[in-house]
This record gives sequence, structure tokens and C-alpha cells, in this order.
Amino acid sequence: MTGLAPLARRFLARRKAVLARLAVWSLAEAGQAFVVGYGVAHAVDEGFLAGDTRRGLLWLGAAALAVLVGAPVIRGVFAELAGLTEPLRDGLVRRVVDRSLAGALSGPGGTDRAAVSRLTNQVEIARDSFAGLVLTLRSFVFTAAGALLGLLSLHPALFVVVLPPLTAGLALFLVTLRPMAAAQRRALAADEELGDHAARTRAALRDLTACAAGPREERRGTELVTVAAAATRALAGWSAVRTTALGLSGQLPVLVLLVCVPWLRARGVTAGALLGAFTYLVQSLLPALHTLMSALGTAGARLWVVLDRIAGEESGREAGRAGPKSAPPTAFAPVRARPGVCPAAVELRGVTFAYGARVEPVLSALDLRVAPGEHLAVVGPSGIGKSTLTRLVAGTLAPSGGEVWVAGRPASGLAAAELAGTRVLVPQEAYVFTGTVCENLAYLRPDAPRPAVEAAVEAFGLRPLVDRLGGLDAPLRPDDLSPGERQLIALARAHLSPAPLLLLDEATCHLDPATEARAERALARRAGTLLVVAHRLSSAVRADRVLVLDGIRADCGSHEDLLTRSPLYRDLTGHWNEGTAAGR
Ligand SMILES: Nc1ncnc2c1ncn2[C@@H]1O[C@H](COP(=O)(O)OP(=O)(O)OP(=O)(O)O)[C@@H](O)[C@H]1O
Repeated sequence: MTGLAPLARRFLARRKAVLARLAVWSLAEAGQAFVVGYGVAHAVDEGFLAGDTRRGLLWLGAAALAVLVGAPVIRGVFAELAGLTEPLRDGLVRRVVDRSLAGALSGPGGTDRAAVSRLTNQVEIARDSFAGLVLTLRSFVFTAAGALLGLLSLHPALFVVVLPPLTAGLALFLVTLRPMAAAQRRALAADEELGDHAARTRAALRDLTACAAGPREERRGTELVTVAAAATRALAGWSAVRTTALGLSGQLPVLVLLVCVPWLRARGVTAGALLGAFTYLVQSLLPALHTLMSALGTAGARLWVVLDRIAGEESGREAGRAGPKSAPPTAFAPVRARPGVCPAAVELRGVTFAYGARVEPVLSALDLRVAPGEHLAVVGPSGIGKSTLTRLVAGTLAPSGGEVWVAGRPASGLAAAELAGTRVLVPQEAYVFTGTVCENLAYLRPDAPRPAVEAAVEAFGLRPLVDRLGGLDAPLRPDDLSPGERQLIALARAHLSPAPLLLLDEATCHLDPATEARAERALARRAGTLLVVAHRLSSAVRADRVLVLDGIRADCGSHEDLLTRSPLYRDLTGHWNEGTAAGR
């Protein structure tokens, strides 16, 4: 927040002309405040008490005229105010959008549209709060100046009596501002965290029950409620102090003035001057002070919190860019792992799929959940539905029944750009196009830094191929590559992609076992989730879990577990072993 002060100074320094015009209009406001009390005092002393009613009415007329003249003054003030608030709003919006675009350009993760929308909404709040503050602060300064000058002109003793209680209340109020804003911020943060927790828990009830994580989440909920209650109590405490300050500065000057009437009379203060002083207090000073306090307490605290938040979100984005890139950037934030909750990278809920209305379904009421970072192998006899499953997860097929969720979102129905940022599907027949080697490798991440491309070349053992073709910038013709080389290029490309989910549909079938093992290990080391349709036993053994598709039934577990409990898996492994032995 301290970083905002120089920015504010620069902002105001560039708008001296607007400030000067605003000051001129405000001077008129000060003059109006001055004339109101002055007119009442003279109307009483020189008019009504002196028996000259006409003169009294003339002075009152002058005071009334000053009030009427106030209307165009206010209009002028508002016209000038736009010269301050609109550039502030434009500047903040530009700042938020620039940072967001810079974030999108510096990584293929794309813009966080929710954050941009939240921030631009907060910019509007900042603009309105700023306008309210300028309006009331300026009005208070000039009205108070006019009224205090009026008090001095009526009698210096009036000034001496009114000023101490007024400044005491104001000082007490100013002291409460900072802790009050901090308490407001804490209460807001605690409320939001509690709301987030409630929403997350509600959405994850099934998972919580499945993971037996209910009691832990309940404890966390209780902790958050306690924190939110303490923050709200602290806020209420500071509100009480502020109300006291309001009361002190709002009522005490009138009371002190009343108590001091004999003392003032003894010093020659006339009845008219006393009435004028009360007019200054009740008509100008106290309302202006009250408005200022309310504005500082609400709009000021809101402006403080919102500007702080905008700076916070931006610095958060900065930190995100500067931090270590352990995970590839994603187009939208996947569901984060939270203690006690099992978030799913892929979740199938009762998924049924048939290629036609009257055709037997390929998959029926299939439930599956794959945790972020998990490596899952899918196995099953030919034609059982393994490719269909990968296409459902990839979102290129929509289920006939049930739901497919990827990173907390329905897989089908996403826009193409979002789908591309979510997952990469590498099919059996790899796609390689005429272009440079580098263009082929970085196809899914065009801004991939050169060292990252080089690292992918090494990880997939592509160096001899790249050298043969003439380097990364050499042209590549698909016909010059063997099916295995094409698969390696497609796998290295998937490795470079920012998508958090990789789906390999027999994408290593043209590789020898050693090359396949190296490629799969490189893909498993990559941050993200890996789902592999395996066509070799070794590929299933390397996975964290194996899904065996068996027509209507499906079984999921570790390689060892499935060997003991799944006859089909035993058959498949036996078949694979025979194939390996025959191949030797
Ligand atoms: N486009 C399609 N239209 C109609 N039926 C299809 C279509 N694609 C696949 N099928 C059928 O759906 C069933 C599952 O096919 P899928 O390709 O998903 O199986 P798979 O387990 O991947 O087979 P493989 O191991 O041989 O690749 C098969 O009976 C197949 O004939």
C-alpha cells in the first residue's frame, strides 16, 4: 500500500489544472459557508434585535442567496471531478488488462479471464470510492475553512471554544482509520475463505466421503468459522470506537458552545454572533465533518482495500511468472489438490457410450477417477472401447449418458482453444507436417524456449534424427520419417505442450520396447496426468494404476492387485508375455 503514495502523487501532479479549477469551484463553496453564518449573525444583531426588521430580512436574504448559488457550484464541481476520476479509472483498467495480456503472452497459459473480470469490477468500485472521497474531502476542507473563518470574523473567542472538541473528535476518528481498514480487510478475507471452503466442500461431498476426509474438512470449517467470527468481532470493536469519535466531534462542539455562553457573553460576544456560530456548526461544519467521516470510513476503507487487492492480484501474477515452473502453464486453472479432498484430473460418472441409438453401448455406466499427476494405463481386448474412452476424455466424443469431467470441467462442450489447453491426445498414427523440425516439435507451444525444445529432443532420444535431418531448423518431410520416428516427434511435441493431461492412444506402438520405455518415462516425469492405452505389459507395469476394460465390466487397480483378482488381466498379460517370447 505504501507503493501507492508515489503513484497517487504523480497522478495528482499531472492534473494540476483540474485541481486548480476544482479549487476555484470549492472556494465558492467556502464563500457560501462563510456567508450563511455571517448573514444570520448580522441579521440578528443589526436587524431583528436592533428593531430594523428590513435590514434583518436583507441579511437573511443574502444568506439564502448564498445557498441558492450553491447549485451551479455543485454542478461545476462534478464537471471537474470527472477530470480526476475518469483518468484514474482508465489508468487502473489499462494496468489490469496490460498485466493480464503480458501474462498471456509470456506463457501459453492464456489470460485468467475470471481474474480480469474481477479486477475490472474492482476498478469500478475504486473509481466510485475515489470520486466520493474527493467530493467529501474537498467539500470538508473548503466548508470548514469558510465556517472557521466566519467564526473568527464574528469573534475570536468563538473560534477558541469550538476548535478543541472538533479537532479532538476528528483526531480520534483519524486514529481509527488504519486499524479499521485492516480489520475490514481481515473480515473480508476470512469471509471469502469460509465461503470458498463451503463451496468446495459442497462440490466435493462425494469425494470427501470416498476419501473419509469429512472430519478433517469439518475441523477446517470450524477453524475458518472461528477466524471469521474473531475478525467480525474486531471490526465491530473498531466500529464502536469510530461511532464514539463521530459522536464526540458531532455533538461536543455544540455542547461546549452552549456551556460557554456566559463566558462568551462576558467577552462581548453578541447574541447574533452566538446564533451565527450555531448556524456555522449545525449548517456547515458538523454536516461536512459527518459526511467526511462516513466517506473516509466506508468509501476510503473500500478504496484502500480494493487498490491493495488490485496490487495484490497483480503482484500475485508477477510472482506466478517469476516462480519456478514446475508445472506447465494451463489455459485455465485446474482443480488444485487440497488436503483431505481428492481432486480429479479426469472423472467419469456413470458414463455410457454407444455409436448409434440402436447399437449396443461400448461403455456402460463406467465410473473412473484419475488424480492429478497420476499415470493410468488402459488395457483390454481389441475393440473393447479403449480408443472410445480416450476420445470421451479428450472431449471429441460426448457421452450418451453420464458425465465426463476434466480438471473440474465437463470435457465436452469446451471451446476448441480451451480443449487444446486442457489435454493433448496422441493417436496411433502420429501427425507430422511439412515444416521445420522445430515447428513440428513446438506445434502445441509455439513460444517454447529453445532450451526446452532441445531438452525434449534429448529426453526422447531424437538427437540422431535431428542431426540426420540437419538440425532443428532444417525442413522436415513426413515421407522421410519412419512411423516410429513420427511417433517420437508427436510424443516430444506432447511433452512440450502446456496441457496438464496427456492421452496416448497406442501412441508408442511403432517404438521398440526400450524406446517406448524411455518415452513413457519422460512423459511420466513431466508435471501433469498421463493416460496411456497400453499395448505392452511393460507399459501397464510402469503405470500407477491400470484400468481393465472388459465389455460391460471394468476393473481398476495396481498391476499386482489385478494379477490376483482379474482373470482378464491375467489373460492379457499371458498373451503379452507370449507375444514377447515369440518376438525374441
Ligand atoms: N466411428 C465408429 N462408428 C461405429 N462404431 C465404432 C466407431 N469407432 C469404433 N467403433 C466400434 O466401437 C467399438 C470400440 O472401438 P474402440 O476403437 O474404442 O476399441 P479399442 O479398444 O480401442 O480397439 P483397438 O484396441 O482395436 O484399437 C468397436 O466395436 C468398434 O468397432
